[in-house]
Amino acid sequence: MFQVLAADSIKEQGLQPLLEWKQAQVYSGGIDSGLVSLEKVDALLVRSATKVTAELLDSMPSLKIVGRAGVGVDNIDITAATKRGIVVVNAPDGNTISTAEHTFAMMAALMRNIPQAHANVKSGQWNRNQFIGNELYGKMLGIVGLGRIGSELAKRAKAFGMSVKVYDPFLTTERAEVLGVQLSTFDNVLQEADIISVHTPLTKETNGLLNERTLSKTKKGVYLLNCARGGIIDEMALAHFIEIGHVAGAALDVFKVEPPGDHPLLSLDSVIVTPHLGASTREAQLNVATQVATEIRSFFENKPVANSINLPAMSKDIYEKIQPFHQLAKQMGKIVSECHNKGVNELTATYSGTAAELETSYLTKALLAGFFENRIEVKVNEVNAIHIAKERGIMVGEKVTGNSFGYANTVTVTASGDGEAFTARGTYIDHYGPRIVSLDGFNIDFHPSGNLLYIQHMDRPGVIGNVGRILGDHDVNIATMQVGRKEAGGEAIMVLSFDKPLSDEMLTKLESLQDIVTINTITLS
Ligand SMILES: NC(=O)c1ccc[n+]([C@@H]2O[C@H](COP(=O)([O-])OP(=O)(O)OC[C@H]3O[C@@H](n4cnc5c(N)ncnc54)[C@H](O)[C@@H]3O)[C@@H](O)[C@H]2O)c1
Ligand SMILES: O=C(O)[C@H](O)COP(=O)(O)O
Repeated sequence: MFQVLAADSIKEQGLQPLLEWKQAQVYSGGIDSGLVSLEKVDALLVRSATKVTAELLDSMPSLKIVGRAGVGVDNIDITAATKRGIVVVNAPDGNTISTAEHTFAMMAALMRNIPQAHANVKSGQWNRNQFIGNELYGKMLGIVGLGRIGSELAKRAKAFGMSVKVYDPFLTTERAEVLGVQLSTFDNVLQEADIISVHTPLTKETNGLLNERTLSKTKKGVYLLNCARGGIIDEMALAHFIEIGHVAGAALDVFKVEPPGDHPLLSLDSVIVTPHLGASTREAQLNVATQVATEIRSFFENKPVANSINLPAMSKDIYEKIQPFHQLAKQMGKIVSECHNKGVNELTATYSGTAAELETSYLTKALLAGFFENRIEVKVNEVNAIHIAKERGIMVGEKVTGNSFGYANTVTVTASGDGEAFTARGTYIDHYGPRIVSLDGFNIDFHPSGNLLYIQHMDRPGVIGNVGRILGDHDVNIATMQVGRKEAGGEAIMVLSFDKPLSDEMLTKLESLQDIVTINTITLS
């Protein structure tokens, strides 16, 4: 049973995909609620309030997935999660409309002094002349960052007769044309806009994007909005530009530190604020909670997740095509690791045929996960595989070849180190399954599953018989047996499979047989 902790008051109705699933036990409560031991939690759902730090992740050894019921993942230490092999998913579009509407509402409220006028009337006054506002109609809105929310805001602004200028270095002119907005330089937006609204993520490039220097380029009397992330507009610079009368007012839903406490901006009459409410609608909360709950359930059911931050996203179609090769690659990683039980500093995966047409980087990560499984303590998966390989000084290479060795596809893995190398090749045959067709240069053909024994021996009469006799004497049933050799009388290999693992005693007896070089056990699922 998977233990799921849904923190930050995530809407319970949206958790339905997990609540109705018999394999999940869902607890709704904060990290410190004590409802479930953090050590046992398999999945954690958060909004922006819970800070998912490296320390918190360290206190949750069973954690496999973090779901952010919203867009911004700046409250989650993605690097630490990735290192630990924890998948992070978000709900990127469930709150777009709500946040665009909130931004629009803030813009209208700012231009018409609605919060100030409201407070005035509630305090028993009726100062109509104090609250003369400005129309939105005919004004130019400058949007910085035209992603999901920026685009929705642009549509609404145009419907109100505003003109829209956009700065977004990653937006193509074609996309701007489709959206009916004018793409411009940052300086041009600063110089011409009557109102500027920021809708970028908070990155090292956008942190303080509107600062003393850039604010000085804006029109006198400009209005500013930030319903994206605190810090995109430098708060001290904004306060200064309002105090000197250059900026006419600002609407802020977000702050660098939340809650902002005793902040200079809060004492300015022309600054209107909300407590990070952009996504706080019934609709958005239902959307984002349902999206992440569905993703978490898919993850535990081994189905593709669509919105992972640290795993490649995959459609159902692609997932169905890649799944057999994913399993094959993982098994091959394990086979190579066990057969070549030595130090490795380079791993190369070569794909051909139909395997080469797939997302091979995903297959290589699966291969690494299999390779490391019995080598290191840390749980390795597709999320942290590359990181772990780098950390362990293993160079990972990926190639594509036109040579399929007569098969429709092949996955070939070569592990090398200390002047030695080992190569395994596998294929996936439709309606038949995975096969390993070559090990260390020996042609062979076996199904990679169950309890396997890889025996290197000399090709001498009686070796195979002796192995069979010892196993028979101990009542061990051989399920399958494959042999391969390069030339008569030279080196040879055997791959045997059993219904259950062999005991250490059995292995010692087999190892002591004449002409046996090495024996390695491989356990595959
Ligand atoms: N207030 C809230 O409650 C709330 C709710 C949802 C989202 N958000 C925040 O709103 C912001 C936008 O969300 P979104 O879903 O539209 O994201 P998005 O990824 O769809 O859009 C972001 C846009 O910013 C652009 N961008 C990136 N770097 C830029 C730069 N240096 N200069 C200019 N443009 C740049 C990108 O090209 C992209 O088009 C995010 O910060 C998100 O966390 C806030
Ligand atoms: O990034 C987001 O989705 C918003 O900032 C919403 O945050 P919240 O889920 O804490 O309201």
